[in-house]
Amino acid sequence: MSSQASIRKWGPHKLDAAIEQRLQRLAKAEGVARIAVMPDVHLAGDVCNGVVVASERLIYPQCIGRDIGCGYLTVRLREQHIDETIAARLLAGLYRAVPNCKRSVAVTPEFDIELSAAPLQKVFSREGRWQLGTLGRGNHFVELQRDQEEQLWLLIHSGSRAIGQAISAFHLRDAETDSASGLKFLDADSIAGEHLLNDLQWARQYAAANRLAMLDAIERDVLSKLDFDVHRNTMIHLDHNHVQRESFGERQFWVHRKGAQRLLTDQQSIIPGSMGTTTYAVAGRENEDALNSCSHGAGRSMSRKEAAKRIPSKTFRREMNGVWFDKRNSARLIDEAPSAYKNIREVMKSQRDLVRIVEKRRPVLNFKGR
Ligand SMILES: Nc1nc2c(ncn2[C@@H]2O[C@H](COP(=O)(O)O)[C@@H](O)[C@H]2O)c(=O)[nH]1
Ligand SMILES: [Mn+2]
Repeated sequence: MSSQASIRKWGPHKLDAAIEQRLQRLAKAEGVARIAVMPDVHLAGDVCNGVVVASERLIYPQCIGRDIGCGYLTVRLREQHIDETIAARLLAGLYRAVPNCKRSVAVTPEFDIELSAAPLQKVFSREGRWQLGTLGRGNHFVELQRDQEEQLWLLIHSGSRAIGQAISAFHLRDAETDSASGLKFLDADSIAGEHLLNDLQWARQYAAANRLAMLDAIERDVLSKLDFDVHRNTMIHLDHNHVQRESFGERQFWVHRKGAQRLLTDQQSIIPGSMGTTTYAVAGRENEDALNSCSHGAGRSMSRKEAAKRIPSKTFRREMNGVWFDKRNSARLIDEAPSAYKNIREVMKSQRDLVRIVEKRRPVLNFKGR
């Protein structure tokens, strides 16, 4: 018997009909008790991005997204000075240190758990070992930013690459279909559910190791050559696509986050706007109505296809004024233009009861690979 889950929403705008329809469908899914909609919500397949879903015992892989463990790593740098020549050297160095797809050396990380199935281990050997330390495409990025005191920060955004997607697809094949919502689920207390949870945890570890491997390579091959120091004690490292068991008073839920961050009171993280707008350093307010969550960005205001069609290159260039990036990629980056995202100031205003703003950072140099 399914019942209707409660939906709480944070956001500046009236949501469009397609988003509302997906939220209503999700609210009917068996075992889903509560839904919190973040102000960066936008369409992304069967379940929107920017949504937090609490269930009693069923795990819904589509409520996590395919890029399991995708997240942010930010760390403060001490630098000499960035002028045009240094910026060009930084970009050229990033191309060498951070491949998009595969590295020329394979790495086998040591995790405390193993993948549950031979086909996944095969994907790991074939791709995962070669992709550790790679950025991926789309809106994965490496960025240098300046805070309000002109201190420089590095921000890395990436996830679990091909192996994360393989894990998601593999377990969706075994999942049951919920008749009310059409979404796929596995019971956390079944053997298949245990395997899913194991592999999701593995993918989060892989994604975190991936970001750290990029940081190591950037420090070794790019920053140290330019006399930039990395202050590792300032590191904030948090993911936004996951499921985990969390307590709310007497109750315990499986909390799925697809593009949302869990922030407890005063816990720090960041909320980036886009490659041309402000990133906010924030501290959590542990708002239980929002399942202790906040947005993970501004969220798209238009699809990639729409953005590529509607945003003139002149607009993109104007929006990127003052930010170094590889201009040879301009045409390809139109779908990542700042105006393809919601207004981050409005998004921040509408989540004042979820996070406190600590400081603002502006983009200085953006790297989105080729
Ligand atoms: N500072 C930057 N922020 C960016 C960039 N590209 C996207 N974004 C923001 O980050 C989130 C990431 O969303 P996800 O669903 O892919 O995890 C997105 O909503 C934007 O607000 C960038 O190049 N620099
Ligand atoms: Mn992400």
